[in-house]
Amino acid sequence: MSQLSVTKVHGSRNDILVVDGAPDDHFASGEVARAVLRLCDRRLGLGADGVYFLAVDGDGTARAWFFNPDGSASLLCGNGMRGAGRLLLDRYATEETVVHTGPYAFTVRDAGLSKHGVRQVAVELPPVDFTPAEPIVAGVGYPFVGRVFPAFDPSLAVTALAVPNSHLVTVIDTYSEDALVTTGRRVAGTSAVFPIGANVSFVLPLVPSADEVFIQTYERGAGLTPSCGSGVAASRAVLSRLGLVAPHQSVLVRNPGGVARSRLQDRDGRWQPILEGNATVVFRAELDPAVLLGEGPIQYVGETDFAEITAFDALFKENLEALSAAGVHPTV
Ligand SMILES: N[C@@H](CCC[C@H](N)C(=O)O)C(=O)O
Repeated sequence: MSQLSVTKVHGSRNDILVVDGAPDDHFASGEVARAVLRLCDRRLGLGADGVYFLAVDGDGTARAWFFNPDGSASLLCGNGMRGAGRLLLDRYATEETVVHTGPYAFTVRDAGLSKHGVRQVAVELPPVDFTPAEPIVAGVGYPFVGRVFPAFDPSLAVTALAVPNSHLVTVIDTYSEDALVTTGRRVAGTSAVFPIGANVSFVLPLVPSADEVFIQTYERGAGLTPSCGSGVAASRAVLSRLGLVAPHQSVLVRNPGGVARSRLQDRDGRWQPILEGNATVVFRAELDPAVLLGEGPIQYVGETDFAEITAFDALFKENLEALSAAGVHPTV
């Protein structure tokens, strides 16, 4: 086995480890989940909310495989795609690249620097799907939009959609982190009703026009994270599906971990979300993949990018102040 090159990136403080190469370049198929668990371990490992394996192709595009910190696979991590895409843009010194996962293509574009000097990228997702082939809620008809569904919560209207990973989105008028955690755990623990699991997002409009919102997601396979990029895209689509915001309108999204923007563009009559936000490099490390299959602490040689971390701090603080002024006090 060759050394593992890992770059820790974050999108709105959703920490993702991007590993050079395909999973089977480094691990036997039965070993991948164990390696991911160990990499994401915040005490013994490198610490993250997920792992993207990224294999570059000769033509400047790449293939990617995402794993949650519990070792389960998903079709997308929106924030991780920001980071992985940014690494590709840098590697090829280009302004646009395409990353494939299974049958899906994600176009990543350079979006310059924020006023804080934080690197931004925009990810174009596949069109959203309100009638997913794999049911997110079992035994119901699709589209499943704005429905009060007791197995989810007896008092909240919920919408199911794939972007292409599975999401359940609720627009609320008062935010309660406890209620989100309870609902997220209920979904995770009720596989007879939610057979493939789902990321659960609560969306709180911060202005009457709903083009500035707070979103918090209880992620499948990860729990509460500072931000979920695919949750942002899914929530953005739900805001338009419920008629609250016009599709082309850019919505400012405040997550506990930072800010992003999202809008919907038309693709053959379907909505294609654009997710734009920071893609920050935290550190680069090299390690022996064999240590990931053992028990002890993980040794690695690494280099931290303090300039990028510091630039993001200013943006982060400004966002927390805005949330606090709006009466939202997230704990992650
Ligand atoms: N953090 C992510 C979502 C990661 C995958 C998700 N938990 C799932 O299982 O679908 C994001 O930024 O989208």
